Amino acid sequence: MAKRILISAGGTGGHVYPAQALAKKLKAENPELYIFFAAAGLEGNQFFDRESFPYQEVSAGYFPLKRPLKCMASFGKLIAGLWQSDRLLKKIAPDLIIGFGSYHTLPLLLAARLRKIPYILHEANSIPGKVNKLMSKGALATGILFPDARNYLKGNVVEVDLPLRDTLNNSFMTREKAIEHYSLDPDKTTLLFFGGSQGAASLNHLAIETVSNLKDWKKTIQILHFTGREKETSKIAHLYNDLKLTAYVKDYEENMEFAWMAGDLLISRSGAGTIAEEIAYEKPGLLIPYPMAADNHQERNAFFMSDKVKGALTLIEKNLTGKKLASVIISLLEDNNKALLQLRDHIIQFKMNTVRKDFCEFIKATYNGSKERS
Ligand SMILES: CC(=O)N[C@H]1[C@@H](OP(=O)(O)OP(=O)(O)OC[C@H]2O[C@@H](n3ccc(=O)[nH]c3=O)[C@H](O)[C@@H]2O)O[C@H](CO)[C@@H](O)[C@@H]1O
Repeated sequence: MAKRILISAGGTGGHVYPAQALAKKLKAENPELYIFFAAAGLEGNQFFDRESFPYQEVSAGYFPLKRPLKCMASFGKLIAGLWQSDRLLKKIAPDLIIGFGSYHTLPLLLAARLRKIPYILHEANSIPGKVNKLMSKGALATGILFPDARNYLKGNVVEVDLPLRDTLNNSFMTREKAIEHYSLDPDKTTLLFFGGSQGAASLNHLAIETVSNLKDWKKTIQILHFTGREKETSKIAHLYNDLKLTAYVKDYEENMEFAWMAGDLLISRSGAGTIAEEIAYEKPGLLIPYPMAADNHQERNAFFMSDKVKGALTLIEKNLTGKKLASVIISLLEDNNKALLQLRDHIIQFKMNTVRKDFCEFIKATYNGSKERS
C-alpha cells in the first residue's frame, strides 16, 4: 500500500468531513502512513481540524462563465496554485493523491497529472462537479455515492460509500441518551431541522412558518433545530417558546450522533453527506433541495432518496409554504406515525439490499492493483 498519501479537499463540511474521516480511518489501520492535506480554503476552514494533519493552503479560483473578470482573476489564482502544487508534490513526494472534488482541488490534481502521480477521486453528488468530470479520465478510479453520477464520468467508476466521521459510528449512543442530552421528551416525535453544514436562512424561516401551523400537535411533536446562523438562533428559540413547543435550538451541532439519534423526521437540504448519514441512521426525511446548487445536483440527490430508496419525500422550495409543509408532516404523523414508519422501513430494506464498497478498502485495492500491473 502507498506510504505517503496527499488528500485534497476544501470548502464546506460536505467535502471536508468525508476527507478527514477517510484520513483518520487510513491512519488508524496503518499508523506509519504519512497523510498530508492540501487544497484551497483549508486555512480558516471551520470544518477542517488543523490539529490532526499537516496541511498546506493552495491557491485556486472558480470559473463562473458569465463573469469574465472573475474568470480572469481565477485564472491567475489557478496558475499560482499550479506552481505551489508542483513545489509541494516535489517536496512531499506522495505515492497517491485522493481528491474530493470542487474547484479547491483543481491545481493540485493538474499538477499531479503533470508529474504522473496516480490519483483517485471521490464524487459524492448525483451530478458531479466540473473538476471531477474533467479529471476522472486520468484517475486510477473514481468512487461515486449515487449511481447516476456514472453517466458524467470517464474511466473506472465504482460505487463506494461516503466515509462518515468516526463519532457517527458510536454504537453506544441510544435515542434515550440523545433525548436526555437535549432535555427533550422521549414520548414525542422529534422533527430535526438543519440546512446542511452552512445552514440555510430560507429553511429557518420555513421552519417557523411550519411549526406555527402545527400548534394542535404540540403534545405530540418537539423540535431539534440547528440554524447554522448565530444571529437567528435566539430569535427562533424564542418563537418556539412563544408557541409553547418543546424545542432545542442551537447554531451548529458538532456532535451529530446525538442529533441523528434524537431525531425522528429530518427536514433539511439534500447534500450528499446529509443523505449518507440519513441512510446510516435510518431516518425518514423531507428533503428541500438547495435551488442554487451547481447543475441543481441537490434535487437529483433528493430524488434518489425519494424515488429509489423511497425513504424520503422531495419538496421543491419554490412551491413550498409553511402551511403546505405542515400538512405533509401531519400526513406522516397520523395513525401513530404510520407513514413515517413506512419510510423508515424502506430505508432499512434499501440497506439490506445494497452492498457498497468501503472507500478506504477500495483505495487500497485500486492502488495495489495498479502497482502490480506496472
Ligand atoms: C450549498 C451546496 O452546494 N452544498 C453542497 C455541500 O453541502 P454541505 O456542506 O451542506 O454538506 P452535506 O449535506 O454533504 O453534509 C452536511 C454535513 O454537515 C453536518 N452538520 C450539519 C449541521 C450541523 O449542525 N452539524 C453538522 O455536523 C452533517 O452531519 C453533515 O455531515 O456539499 C455537499 C457534498 O458535496 C453537496 O451535496 C451540497 O450540495
